[in-house]
Amino acid sequence: MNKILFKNVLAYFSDLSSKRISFYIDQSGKVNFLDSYDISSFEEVVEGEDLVIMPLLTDVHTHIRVPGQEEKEDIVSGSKAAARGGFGQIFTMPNTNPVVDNAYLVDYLISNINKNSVIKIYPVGAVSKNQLGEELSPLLEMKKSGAIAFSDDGKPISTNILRKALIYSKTFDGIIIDHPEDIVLSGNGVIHEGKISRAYGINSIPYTSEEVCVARDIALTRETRSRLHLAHLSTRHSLKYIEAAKEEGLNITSEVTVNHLIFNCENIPIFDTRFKVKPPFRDEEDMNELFIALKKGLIDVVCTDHAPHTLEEKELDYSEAPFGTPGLETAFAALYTYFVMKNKCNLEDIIKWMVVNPSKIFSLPVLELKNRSRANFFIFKKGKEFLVSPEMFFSKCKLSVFLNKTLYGFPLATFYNGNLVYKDKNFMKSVKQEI
Ligand SMILES: O=C1C[C@@H](C(=O)O)NC(=O)N1
Repeated sequence: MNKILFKNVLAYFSDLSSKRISFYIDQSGKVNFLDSYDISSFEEVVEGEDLVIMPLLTDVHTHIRVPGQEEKEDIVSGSKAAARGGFGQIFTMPNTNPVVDNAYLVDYLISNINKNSVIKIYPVGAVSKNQLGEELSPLLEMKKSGAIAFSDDGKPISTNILRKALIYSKTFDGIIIDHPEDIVLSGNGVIHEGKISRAYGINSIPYTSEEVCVARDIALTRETRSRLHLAHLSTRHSLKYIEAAKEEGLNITSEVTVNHLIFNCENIPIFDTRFKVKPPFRDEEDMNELFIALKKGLIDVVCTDHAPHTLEEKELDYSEAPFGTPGLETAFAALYTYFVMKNKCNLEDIIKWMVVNPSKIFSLPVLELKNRSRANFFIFKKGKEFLVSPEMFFSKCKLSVFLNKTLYGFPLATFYNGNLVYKDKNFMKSVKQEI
């Protein structure tokens, strides 16, 4: 790689400080802070008052679909999508084919990741064998092979197995992630139960489908004194339980997706399968309350729940199409556009929700700009707008909920471990992307 000078850019750090600095990246990918410089000694100079350097984001909820569903996403496409979105580390969920429910498959996944990923991907192991909710998977063996946490995501963990998993995982400091949904209450529902479902007579998913599961999960966490992370909260009712649990001192953390902070059942096109997700988009009040809960620290993490499917599947009738939508590429840009630019939060908040808190909860490294270390950061330009189009996506699934919308804050370049893993074609024109 050429020597690249970043001149007087605004850099944000994980201690939530920010300052204007100049640095260069040398041929070995290492960052060198500078007090003074001679521009002529660099092959590329990046400068601009409006350029911002951010720590790499962490996504604790992604579906990379390996093994077995590589037509939806594989390690190359998924990791490039993550790099394009400013992520340096992501978790991949085990609801694959076969389900990642043993150490052999975790090993397989990690060797595939080591060969093909441009960023760090951590496998999440299934809590129950084949995600059937009947028999506990070998959690400790999977952890020894590199599973970062355990979940039956896509489905809730059955009550008996969750109780066993909480008791067992405590012995080796494992973390259980539950997808809170009572599948009997969800039934064959496809959207939120409310005004729209009633007006159109569409099978729907009530609030209680999530709420009763959140209450159950908290009760089991209290009994076992273990740790639990709740995935993709969608209703304001769940928040009351979480607030009480946190006040009680239980070790419960939770996440909300970027999309559930922006969309609700009334601001999305009806029967557009890009917006068919589980949990469904709820009411405007839920959407607003989720954001308030995040700001108050009741919800800890913002994730994508990047859930790619094939075009053929998403073109099925609304009732038949699978739940899920991609989100890695657009997550930061959407948060920046809808919240930072509207002064509802700032970049420090995003760093808390997508860098600091995921690292604390799951004991992950923080990947950020550090003098004399390999480059880990992404850079974006304030005020630069992008019209979201399918060509912008590295994910195999290009059916973004943001297609044809204008977003700001898209990364222009992402460096992971000293490598340039994403670069906009018009940025740093003399630098070649090697990965
Ligand atoms: O929980 C989930 C699972 C995911 C998937 O497609 O795997 N899609 C969703 O919308 N929600």
